[in-house]
Amino acid sequence: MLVSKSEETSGRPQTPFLLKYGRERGVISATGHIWKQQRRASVIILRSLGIKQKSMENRIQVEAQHMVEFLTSQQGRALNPDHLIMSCVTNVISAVVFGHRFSFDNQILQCLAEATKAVVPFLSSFWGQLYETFPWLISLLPGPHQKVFDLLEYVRNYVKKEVKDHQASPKEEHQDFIDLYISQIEKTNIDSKAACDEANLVQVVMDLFFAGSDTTAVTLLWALLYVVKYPNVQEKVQRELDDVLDPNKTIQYEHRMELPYTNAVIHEILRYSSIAPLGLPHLCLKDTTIQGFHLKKGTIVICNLFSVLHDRNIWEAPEEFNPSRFLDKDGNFLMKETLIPFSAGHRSCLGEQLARTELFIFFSSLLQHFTFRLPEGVKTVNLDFIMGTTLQPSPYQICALPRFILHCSFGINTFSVRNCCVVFERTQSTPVTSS
Ligand code: HEM
Repeated sequence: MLVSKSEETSGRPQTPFLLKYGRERGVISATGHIWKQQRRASVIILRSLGIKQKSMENRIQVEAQHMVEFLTSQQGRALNPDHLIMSCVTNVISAVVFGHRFSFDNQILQCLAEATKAVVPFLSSFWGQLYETFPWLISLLPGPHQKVFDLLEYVRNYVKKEVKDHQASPKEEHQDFIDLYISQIEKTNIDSKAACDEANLVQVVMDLFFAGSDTTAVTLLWALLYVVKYPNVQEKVQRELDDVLDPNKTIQYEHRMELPYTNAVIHEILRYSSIAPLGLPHLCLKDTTIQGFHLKKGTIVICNLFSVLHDRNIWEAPEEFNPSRFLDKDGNFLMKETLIPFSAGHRSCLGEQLARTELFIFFSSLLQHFTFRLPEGVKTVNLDFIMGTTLQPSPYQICALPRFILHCSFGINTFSVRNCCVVFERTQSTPVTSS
């Protein structure tokens, strides 16, 4: 349906909250002509940012470096990685759209991350549902929804300020999303129906924050839990990274071609976690028929992506975490078109490429530098999810052990980081007696 009836079901229902959030502009919540224009403009801009000096990839590499530095400074102490990961992925979007990142303790970064953490789950929360049913009444009442609305306005005002700053000091070389969109507005003929204007720019930037940070952060949070739950997977990824990558060189997205097992693990994480189980609601723009059922124009369609990603007819033992399903018999990576965590068709995820690059670079950088373990005294990995717009893991603590510390703890202190890992692996089967 997502593909064969893509055009007919490409609308979005204009619910009270989506109207309040999107004001019929931007990409996520818009419908019809505006959505088409904004989606097209955004795709072109993101593509050009990706191609131009691989600038999006560079932004992710810089952020991965900050993440590694922060974790190294923690020296293996137990921590909840939620805050760090959310800050890093929010910074990637900031760098792509504003052209700069924030330091981890910056107040604006904290507010942007807090807003996403509040707005995304609000859609499926009790107060969110109350607001969808009685918008006028609920907007007058006190309650947690007021905080969500305040954060939404905070983000809108901050984005407006960034747009004004960009307009006030135009750069020779367009470097970020806002620069490129502004140049698009300038090219737009006022009489044409192209809807590139300031109001849409503000909304599209908000869409990239709200759709792009929580989703990627939650996937990475699951990734860390899975490698702790399945230490053999963690070791195998580390061995592959050690064999293929030069530890002194920055990890690039291109490296995935030489890292089939790591790539397979990331794809299994996307399948197994199914973080956006129901995607976003679609709306029928005209009468149509799906599998013999007649749907009238205006019908809301919700696609169960989780059921596709866990379908027994598609995946062998879908309840098992098994990266090998993405490898052929010779160990080469095998893409499966039924893997649709980003949905499919005209409304599929706009940030898929950015998300894939982030997941690969962050995940590989983390496992190259650290071994993840449960804190002392914690015996089990809790894989229960919190139901919501995205499926979140329950808050957890984890230890990121710098791989050279593992080495030192075995009493050998003259090897490089890479060699340390080899020593550590040996000690798991045979005790080390000499270096
Ligand atoms: C692991 C990470 C991500 C996952 C699993 C994911 C998944 C999804 C899903 C399932 C949808 C709904 C598609 C539909 O309506 O059928 C969606 C929409 C969207 N995503 Fe993502 N996403 C991710 C990351 C990102 C990133 C990094 C960005 C941008 C920076 C982004 C931007 C968007 C936008 C703008 C939409 C709305 C598209 C439209 O309405 O036309 N996403 N995403």
